[in-house]
Amino acid sequence: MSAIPTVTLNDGTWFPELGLGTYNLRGEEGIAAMTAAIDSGYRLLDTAVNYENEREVGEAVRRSGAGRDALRVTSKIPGRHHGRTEAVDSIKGSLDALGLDRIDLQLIHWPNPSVGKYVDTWRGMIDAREQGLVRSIGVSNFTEAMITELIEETGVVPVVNQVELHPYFPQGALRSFHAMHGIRTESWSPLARRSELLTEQLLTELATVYEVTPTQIVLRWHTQLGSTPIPKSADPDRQRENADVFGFRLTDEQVDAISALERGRLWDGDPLTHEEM
Ligand SMILES: NC(=O)C1=CN([C@@H]2O[C@H](COP(=O)(O)OP(=O)(O)OC[C@H]3O[C@@H](n4cnc5c(N)ncnc54)[C@H](OP(=O)(O)O)[C@@H]3O)[C@@H](O)[C@H]2O)C=CC1
Ligand SMILES: O=C(O)C(=O)[C@@H](O)[C@H](O)C(=O)CO
Repeated sequence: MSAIPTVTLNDGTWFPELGLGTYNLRGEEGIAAMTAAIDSGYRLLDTAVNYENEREVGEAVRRSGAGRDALRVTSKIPGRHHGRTEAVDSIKGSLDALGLDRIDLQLIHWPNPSVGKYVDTWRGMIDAREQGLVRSIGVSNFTEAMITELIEETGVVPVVNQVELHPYFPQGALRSFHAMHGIRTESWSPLARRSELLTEQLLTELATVYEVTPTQIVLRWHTQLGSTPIPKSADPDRQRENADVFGFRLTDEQVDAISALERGRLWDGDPLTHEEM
């Protein structure tokens, strides 16, 4: 497997074109899964306070042979920690749990619009960046209007917006908005949580053409859209399969055909109405 390529974010830092989701990877088994991923070439680990596995992520970073500076660790501020000072305290809590002295990319996990504190939370993230607690700051599950509000209120553009994105929900309009502002798109549930997506005829046919798996076709589609997918797998073989997607290239027509599988969100994760604390 060749190395996972990187891109440069709008604050000048590097960011992998593909990473590892860690939702539900916990305990010794979780640490072993994450360490295996790093040892096979993953350089981006995606966690959150609400995954209750920051300790395991930090342990995997320490146990792996990659070295801290070769890795990018993302964490996320939960809804119950929204607010300017609360955000800084939340990040300090994450650093304690991770056992690390900085977080590479900090995100606001969900905007929780009815609470009305995401702009204050963003100000706290800017404070944390100035204090050197985090290197880069971004958001997750933010709409175009919410990001515009952050930029107008603070002048600081998020480096990343991590959103639901897979062939059933390709997020065309939001991706265009990100591109206009130099925001990197990051895809959560990039495999649609292994739903019936992976047996779609188009994907199995393309897999035959390129002599890869349907999963690899989907992940290559993400990277060609200019989004960083973070597939979760606990299994080292599937982790290697998921990261080994840079040795072939889909045509533009094939990318468009996969995007045409669009049918909607996996569950009711609309950030205008879905809120998580
Ligand atoms: N910001 C947000 O609000 C959200 C962020 N996320 C992040 O995104 C990450 C990924 O999303 P997630 O919801 O986990 O879903 P994914 O789309 O990554 O799917 C994960 C599922 O696919 C299976 N799988 C992985 N690789 C393969 C393969 N090659 N062949 C067959 N099955 C495979 C996994 O099983 P197995 O482990 O057995 O391989 C698991 O059941 C999360 O872990 C989390 O970090 C997720 C949801 C919301
Ligand atoms: O995985 C995440 O980051 C989430 O936000 C999850 O809680 C997600 O919302 C979910 O799995 C809900 O079923």
